[in-house]
Amino acid sequence: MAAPAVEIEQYSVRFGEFQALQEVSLEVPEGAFVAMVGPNGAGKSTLLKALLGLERGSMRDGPTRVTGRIRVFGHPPREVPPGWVGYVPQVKGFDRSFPALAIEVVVSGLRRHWPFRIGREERRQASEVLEKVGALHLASRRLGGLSGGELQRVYLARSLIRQPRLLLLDEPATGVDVVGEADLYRHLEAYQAERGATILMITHDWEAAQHHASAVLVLNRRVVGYGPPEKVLCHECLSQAFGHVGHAHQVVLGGR
Ligand SMILES: Nc1ncnc2c1ncn2[C@@H]1O[C@H](COP(=O)(O)OP(=O)(O)OP(=O)(O)O)[C@@H](O)[C@H]1O
Repeated sequence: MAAPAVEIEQYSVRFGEFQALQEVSLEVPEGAFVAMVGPNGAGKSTLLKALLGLERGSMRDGPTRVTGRIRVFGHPPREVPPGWVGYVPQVKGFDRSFPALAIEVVVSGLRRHWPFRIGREERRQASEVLEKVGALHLASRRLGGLSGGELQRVYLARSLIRQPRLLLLDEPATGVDVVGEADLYRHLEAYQAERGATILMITHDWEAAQHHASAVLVLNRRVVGYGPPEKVLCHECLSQAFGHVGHAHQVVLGGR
C-alpha cells in the first residue's frame, strides 16, 4: 500500500524554553486538501517548515529540540526527492527591493540557485505555469512593482513549476482581493484534480477552510481537532483552540 502523503508521530518542537509544538500526531492521505487553522503563534508555520525539513530555530531563544517523527511519502523530509514538495511562503513581509523579475522567481523553483540566465525550455515552462495561474502578463515585471496579490500568484507559479505531489501554502490568500482569492482556490482545485496532488494550507479564514478543504486541522501547539470540516469547525473545538469564538465567526459556523 502506498505511504500516506504525510505521517506525523508524536512530533514536538521546543525553541529554548518555549514549546512551539507538543506531541503532534496525524496522517494526511494522498489527494487530501487540508486547511490548518489556529491562533497566532500556534505553531502552524513551524509544522509546515518541519515538513520541508527546516525545523531548526533561530537560536535567539536557545537551542531547538525536536522529538518525534515525520514522513513525507514515506521519506524523512530532507530525503524527499526534489520537486515532490512545493511551498508557497507568506509573502506579506517580503522584501521586494531585490531587483528580480517575476519570471526569474518562477524559474528559481526549477533550480537550487538563482537563474542569472534563463534557457528557452525554462522560459517555456515558467510561461506555461504563469499562464495557468493567470499571471503571464507579470512575467517581465519587477518584484518591487507587484501588488501583494500579484506576488502571491508568482510564488504560486514558482511552487507549481515542478508539478509537486504535495503543495504547502502559508496563508496564500492574505492580502488577496475577493476575485484573486476565488482564482486562487480555482487554481488549487484545478491543479489537484489534474495531478491528484495533496494540499496543506494554513489559513485564518474558517469559511475558506469549510468550503475548500476535505479536512481541517485545528492546531494550538497540540492537535485540538482533525477531521472533516463540518465536524472540526464546531464551536467547542474552535473555542478550545482560540479561547473564545468572536461574533463574526459565529455567523460562519452557523450557530453550531
Ligand atoms: N525559529 C524560531 N526560533 C524561536 N522561536 C520561534 C521560531 N519560529 C517560531 N518561533 C516561535 O514559535 C511560535 C510559533 O510560531 P509559528 O510561526 O509556527 O506560529 P503560527 O501559528 O504560524 O502563527 P501566525 O498565525 O501568527 O503566523 C511563536 O511564538 C514564534 O515566536
